[in-house]
Amino acid sequence: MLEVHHLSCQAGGRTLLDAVSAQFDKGCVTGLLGPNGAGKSTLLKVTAGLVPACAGKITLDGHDIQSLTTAQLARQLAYIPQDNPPLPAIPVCEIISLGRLPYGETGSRAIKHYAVENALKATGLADLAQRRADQLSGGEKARLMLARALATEAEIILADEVMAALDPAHALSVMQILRSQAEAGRCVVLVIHDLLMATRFCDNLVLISDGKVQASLPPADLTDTLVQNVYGVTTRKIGTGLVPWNRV
Ligand SMILES: Nc1ncnc2c1ncn2[C@@H]1O[C@H](COP(=O)(O)OP(=O)(O)OP(=O)(O)O)[C@@H](O)[C@H]1O
Repeated sequence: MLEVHHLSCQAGGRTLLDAVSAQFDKGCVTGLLGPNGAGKSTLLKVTAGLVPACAGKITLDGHDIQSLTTAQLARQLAYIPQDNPPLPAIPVCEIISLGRLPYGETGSRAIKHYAVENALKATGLADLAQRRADQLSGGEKARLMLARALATEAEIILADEVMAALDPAHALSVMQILRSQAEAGRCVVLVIHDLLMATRFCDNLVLISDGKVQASLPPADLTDTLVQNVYGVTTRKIGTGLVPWNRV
């Protein structure tokens, strides 16, 4: 289990996270919801060790992750950033094989690793394996970043708005991939703005605004009132999910 305990983060004289505590269970997809600027990406970056916290700690199965070396952490935790970094003019399969670096696997050995082949297939990129990464579309790049994360076989996947650039079919298939990772026992934490996808497919939701956790609950317990308080919008129900309907 991944837990953050009273995490605080400040930058530029502002408080970005204010004593945030949350639990992210293995075997579950947790959706991080909240308005723009709420602190969701900051929480993922601090959890991934990319941005320092000014207070609090992060534990994995009860152990402070600061006790892990960088390589150990990279084998335990895969982070997918919100903004795709500029990609070099090298084949897609080589980018995915970078997911094997934490194990010291490089070159053709890494490219031939079953985890790289599985990641190519799972993300629907097998046909693009030899395509130059810098020539991919936005949605293809997003799937490439997911594939690189899958190639690490990390127990924890932190994904920041991976579905933002995806068409509906690919968004659904990425959600299925993340769900199957959770069903394989992994811990998936997903920043997501799509309320319907979040309420349909996540096991737990953590609502954040103003750098604070406002609620942590299963999607079935998410009420219209709570969504109004956090986003300032009313909702309608579609099946088991909620969709934003009108501004309050
Ligand atoms: N390095 C920084 N220095 C100062 N302020 C920052 C810094 N990084 C982020 N912020 C601010 O912290 C707040 C939280 O940012 P964050 O990226 O975590 O929000 P978010 O919830 O992921 O938003 P979005 O949904 O728009 O992606 C924002 O107001 C942002 O402008």
